[in-house]
Amino acid sequence: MADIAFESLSRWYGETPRRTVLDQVSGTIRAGEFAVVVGRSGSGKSTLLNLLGGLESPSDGVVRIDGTDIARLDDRALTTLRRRRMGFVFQAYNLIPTLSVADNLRLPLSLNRLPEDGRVEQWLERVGLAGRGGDWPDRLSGGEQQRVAIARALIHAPDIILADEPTGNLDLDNAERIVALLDRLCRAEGRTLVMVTHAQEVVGLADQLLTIREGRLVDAE
Ligand SMILES: Nc1ncnc2c1ncn2[C@@H]1O[C@H](COP(=O)(O)OP(=O)(O)OP(=O)(O)O)[C@@H](O)[C@H]1O
Repeated sequence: MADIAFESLSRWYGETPRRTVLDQVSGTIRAGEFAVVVGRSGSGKSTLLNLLGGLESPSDGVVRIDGTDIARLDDRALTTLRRRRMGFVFQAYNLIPTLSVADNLRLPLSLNRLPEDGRVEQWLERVGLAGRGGDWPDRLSGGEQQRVAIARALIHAPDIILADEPTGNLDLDNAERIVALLDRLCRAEGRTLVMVTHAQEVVGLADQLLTIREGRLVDAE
């Protein structure tokens, strides 16, 4: 279970002129909550997700996980926090091309010294890819790769799931399967879920809607 709080979070690039892509954004996402981030392309959604996950450092402001300012953690503690307690689904999937699908899924388990206990097959089945563990990532369709990436993000049972358009490449059936899976993990198991999405039907499931416009959080219309 994990709470995420962010206070006056800003991210900018360059010096003169400075380009601000996230501008003093604040909020709280409670343990077990399902938050959806929406906004136009380029509005700063992925940047917010990267900051919440400690993948990027804020130019200003604070991210707290269970009350701890993650900027105060040393590299090792931050890596451990991310590896054990967070699961990321990236827009670009980031599967390792030299590892089979099953070995991609084994990676978070071995990094966290967790036993396999049939989890690889179980997760392949959960994302609709039973029996495909021996395949290579580059032989999979975009939607299949996306589902492997989702299984890899969830297999080590993280408290916090940060997902950047996890259904962007899926047909309706598979998108529904993945959203139902994420929703269940959040509701039944108390995982905190932050999802960037354009899918209107997912927005309806959210406990909290974070609408970003040109780097600022705005009230939903
Ligand atoms: N390393 C960087 N250097 C300069 N600008 C950057 C960098 N990374 C992101 N940006 C800019 O920050 C802005 C916000 O990007 P971000 O990826 O957060 O948008 P987004 O809302 O997730 O967009 P999309 O829906 O298209 O994925 C964009 O204009 C982008 O060009």
